[in-house]
Amino acid sequence: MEELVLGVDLGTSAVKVSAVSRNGKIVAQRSFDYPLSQPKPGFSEQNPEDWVNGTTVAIVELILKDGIDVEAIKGISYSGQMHGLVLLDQNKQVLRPAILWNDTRTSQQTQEIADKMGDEFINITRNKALEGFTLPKILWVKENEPKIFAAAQTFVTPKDYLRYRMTGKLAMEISDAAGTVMLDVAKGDWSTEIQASFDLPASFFPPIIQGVESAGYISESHSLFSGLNTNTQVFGGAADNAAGAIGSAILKPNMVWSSIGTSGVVLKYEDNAEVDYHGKIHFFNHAIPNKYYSMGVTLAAGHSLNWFKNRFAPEEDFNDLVASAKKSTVGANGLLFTPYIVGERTPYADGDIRGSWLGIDSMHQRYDFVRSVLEGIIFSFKDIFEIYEAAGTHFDTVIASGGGAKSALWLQIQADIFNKKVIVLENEQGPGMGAAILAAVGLGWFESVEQAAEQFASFGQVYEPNAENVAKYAQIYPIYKQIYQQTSDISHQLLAYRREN
Ligand SMILES: Nc1ncnc2c1ncn2[C@@H]1O[C@H](COP(=O)(O)OP(=O)(O)O)[C@@H](O)[C@H]1O
Ligand SMILES: O=C(CO)[C@@H](O)[C@H](O)COP(=O)(O)O
Repeated sequence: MEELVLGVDLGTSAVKVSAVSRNGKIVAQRSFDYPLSQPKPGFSEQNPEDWVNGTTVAIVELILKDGIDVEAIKGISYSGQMHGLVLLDQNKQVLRPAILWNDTRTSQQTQEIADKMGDEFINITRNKALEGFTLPKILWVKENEPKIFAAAQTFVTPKDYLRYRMTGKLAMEISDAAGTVMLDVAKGDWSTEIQASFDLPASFFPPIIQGVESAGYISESHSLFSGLNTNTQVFGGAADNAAGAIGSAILKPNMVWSSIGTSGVVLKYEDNAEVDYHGKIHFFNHAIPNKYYSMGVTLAAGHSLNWFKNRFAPEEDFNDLVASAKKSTVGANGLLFTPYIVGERTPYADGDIRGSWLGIDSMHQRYDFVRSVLEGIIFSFKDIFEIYEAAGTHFDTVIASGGGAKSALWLQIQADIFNKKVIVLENEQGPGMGAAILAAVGLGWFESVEQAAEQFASFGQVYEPNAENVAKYAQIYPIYKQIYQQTSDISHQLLAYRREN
């Protein structure tokens, strides 16, 4: 019997569970979708019970439909959508729907945090308090739903809630704890200054565990539902971007990860906590013990393309639509798109900015619009590269990941806009593979996360920059860069109008 681990990737639109062998081969995979609720502009919520049910169904299918032997499953670990707030009462019952990472209702609370703590906040948490992070969400509930807040005894992030329901043991894994912006990142523990500033008792904060640390075993009750054995060991896991970087073997500071999922991420591995980006990009504890990572986030990356398709080409095949951009030119015949359709994080920490097209000409075809969307997303990644370059970092290798890495055209656009070689993974699995690696290391199958990642990840095709295209993008990108400064005021006025009417 071949021994296996399960990597549970708890995403925003679905949970994907992968059964992975000791040599890093995916033996079987099942996923289950769940809904997102957007009851008001800027609100984004999910029912934590959907995560538990979806994961259980996926595991049951692995066992019943794929014939995975429960005896073979030695360990389980997780990758989770970050920053979401799950509030629990004294009996660890969920008090309200989870408020997710892409919920932007908390602009007022982010300002309150900045006013109260100023630079001290950034020095401790190494991040600005942005709308998507967890502390502003806690303050929003405190101010807007005081009865619910009064009943709240503790909180967790999404995958930590799922792990609690599978083990009966409550804990917060460190890379997700960092994303709450209540952690003293350099110390790797909850910040007592933040607890005091926002009047949150120490008892509100769950114990912190490491990504490869044992979090217990499958509980009797979960075993009854899923069929898993109670001797299956469960490990901490990681925030999805930390897990994705591990699954893509981003383990050296000269490598950079470019991931196009619903959101877009440009991520760098950091050996220590000495570097200071002054909150311009996120800086978090890694799921690799005593390591860190930094990243910039484009809130609507794949989401911008999906939005375009759903609104303007609902009947068309996704691949055909993306491929149609080849009919356009480098620079989309002078059409520029900014992907701020749900607000932005990096480099503009601005929940109220919205997207735009500039240069629309009656000659433009739909394929020019498609190309402008693909390019605008990568220009926004280039903005993040510029922050790294300003801090003195120069990368030679870009590892491309996420659903966007399925498109050869989009990969070439990345190589040409970044002017760097872009490499894809042979078996692109991103976060789920990272989760499986953490379980494999926790079980002692490997000495370190680094060793396991090198064994599990293998690199595939390389996209080299094309000099002619690089020169053209070098002309267009400086024009793109002016759009935010020159039009943000108009964009804010339009959003204010929408809110009032
Ligand atoms: N064939 C494709 N070509 C280009 N982009 C794609 C393709 N398939 C999916 N995508 C993009 O990938 C995104 C989903 O990526 P994924 O990594 O699965 O995201 P998430 O984990 O956030 O759900 C979609 O938003 C879509 O825009
Ligand atoms: O908010 C962040 C990172 O800070 C997001 O990356 C979420 O962690 C989930 O993103 P998807 O994987 O669903 O795109």
